[in-house]
Amino acid sequence: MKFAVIVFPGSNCDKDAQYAVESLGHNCRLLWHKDTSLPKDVDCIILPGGFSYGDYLRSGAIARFSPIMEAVIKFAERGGLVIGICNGFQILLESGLLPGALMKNNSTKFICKRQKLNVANNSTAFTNKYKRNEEITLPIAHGDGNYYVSKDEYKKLKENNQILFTYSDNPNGSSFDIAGICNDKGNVAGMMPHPERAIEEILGGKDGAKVFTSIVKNFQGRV
Ligand SMILES: NC(=O)CC[C@H](N)C(=O)O
Repeated sequence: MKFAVIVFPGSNCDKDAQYAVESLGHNCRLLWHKDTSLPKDVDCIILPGGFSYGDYLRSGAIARFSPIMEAVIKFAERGGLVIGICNGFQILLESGLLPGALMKNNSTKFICKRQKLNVANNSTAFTNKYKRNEEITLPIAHGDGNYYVSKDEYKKLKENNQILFTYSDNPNGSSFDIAGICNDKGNVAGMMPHPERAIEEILGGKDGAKVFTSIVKNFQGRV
């Protein structure tokens, strides 16, 4: 299976995401945000964490207009697998590929710590290797991680099983404790915690590896 990570000016988890995928035995290219097309043989796109364009205006609001995003949106509309991690999640929301918005943490402080989460849905392309309701720990590192959805939008997310992860003890004020979601078709996901920073014991735990092995399992089931 072939992955690609998009590098924006200010991305800082691009190499971590590439390392995570490669260390699990898969091919992963880095693509520059100014490219206007994707290589034909890419199976999954990762939008990495970081501070694209210095988080100016709003996190992800400028990166959303990077030339490559048009190709990413088309890829997603054709059913291609896309996952946005932290700043990548912010970019997907700004692009309209996922519902809701990410606002400043309710403490107004940047939070960097290990965070307990619950796997709310383990039958998706991104979570199928986890157990249902499994409690996992992943690092979080964000200033704008306070996910907002309206009550009506939440009802839709719930009914369509689009909530992937929830926080055990909500660190940032996110609506309904939501830490990660997918779109209604199930091929685009976004999450604030960093699975790519938790793939080996030496990193403090490997609960994040299953996000990537889930993607591979789902892909192998499709081909
Ligand atoms: N780790 C990250 O991706 C940081 C995300 C984002 N720029 C924020 O601080 O909210």
